[in-house]
Amino acid sequence: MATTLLANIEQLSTVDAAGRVLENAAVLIEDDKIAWIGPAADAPQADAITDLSGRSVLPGWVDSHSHLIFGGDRAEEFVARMAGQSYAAGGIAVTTSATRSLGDQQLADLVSARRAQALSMGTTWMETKTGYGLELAEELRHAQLGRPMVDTLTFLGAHLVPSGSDADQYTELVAGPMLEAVAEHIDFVDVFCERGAFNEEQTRRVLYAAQSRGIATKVHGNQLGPGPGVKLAVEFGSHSVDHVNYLDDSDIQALAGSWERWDRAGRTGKPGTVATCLPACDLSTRQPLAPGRELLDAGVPIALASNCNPGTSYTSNMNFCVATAVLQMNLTLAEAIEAATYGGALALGVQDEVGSLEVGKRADLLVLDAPAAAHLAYRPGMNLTHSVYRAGQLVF
Ligand SMILES: N=CN[C@@H](CCC(=O)O)C(=O)O
Ligand SMILES: [Zn+2]
Repeated sequence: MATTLLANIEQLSTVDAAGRVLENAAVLIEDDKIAWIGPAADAPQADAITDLSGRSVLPGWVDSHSHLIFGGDRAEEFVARMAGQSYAAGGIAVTTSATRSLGDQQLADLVSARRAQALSMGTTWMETKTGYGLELAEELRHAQLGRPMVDTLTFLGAHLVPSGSDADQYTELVAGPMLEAVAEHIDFVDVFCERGAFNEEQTRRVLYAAQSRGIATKVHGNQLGPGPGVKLAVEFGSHSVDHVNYLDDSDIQALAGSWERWDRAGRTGKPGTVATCLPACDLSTRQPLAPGRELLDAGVPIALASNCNPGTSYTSNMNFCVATAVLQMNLTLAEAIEAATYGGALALGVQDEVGSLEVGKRADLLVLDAPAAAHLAYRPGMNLTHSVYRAGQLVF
């Protein structure tokens, strides 16, 4: 058993149930886990000591929503959007063609580089999705290739109906043979429930197929307009509904109701459906920012995620998402950090493993080159990553 003491921490954001922020703290890492947290003056002996020289420390980011398995880019579409065109789901097909043309090694190299880049910015747990394959063999290729590269893998065969296909027939393919083929590789099934993608009945069909196999679910919902996505996610007990830009009171109430029996501090009850906000995507698509403030005020846990993808959000920078949530969504710094760590972990069902700095959890830490976490929003866009630990290892 090897122990390392991270010493001389000016500010430590634990993101524990009490939201404790410690000043002049230290953390003891034993192998891949956190073994002790407390005042620097009480720190135990360790095999090695790393002096963090008055920097601040927080849990590594848990990015619960990304689409890293793609080829090409859509810069032209982005430029047209900035000139006034609106985003439509159909752009996904452009990426599907560019991705199909890549060999396995080329595609794997791209995904691996994207994962490494996110890690270098503090993302120690990352989810990604298939969804640019849209035919059985290609979705399976993406699932097999993505599996070892990320911590959580989601099957999004229901991302877009391929041109020339009948929507109901394609939905049957996704819910049947495609899901059968990818099932052993995935943790979640997701559906893009939106006008131009999958309607309520088709979404229900895919969620039901996942549920019947005991596979957890997510929904892309209420991104481009009001719709049934949020309520379907709650009805099916999905871990999260993501985007959530267009919500009415009944959507927020449905989400809040799903958390009634959850008590984090008391360690009782079952989590409900997390509302995942994707501020980088909202800016890039010029959608209204998701109502994170209203959701929190209604008692709905939220996650912040990058949604890194070539169409709507070509960034995996979680510092940027946190800064935007503070500056433009009216979250406090502590709320934004919690949403980008513990909130993401809840959205992925891994909250007992990662997402906060507590004894026994995986030692995933982000060390900021700043004395306080407030610098994330106070100095937006600055490179504040000093170092990153994942499972107790210094990885950046
Ligand atoms: N909204 C659906 N899927 C992605 C965008 C995919 C694309 O346009 O390539 C998203 O989460 O924003
Ligand atoms: Zn997405």
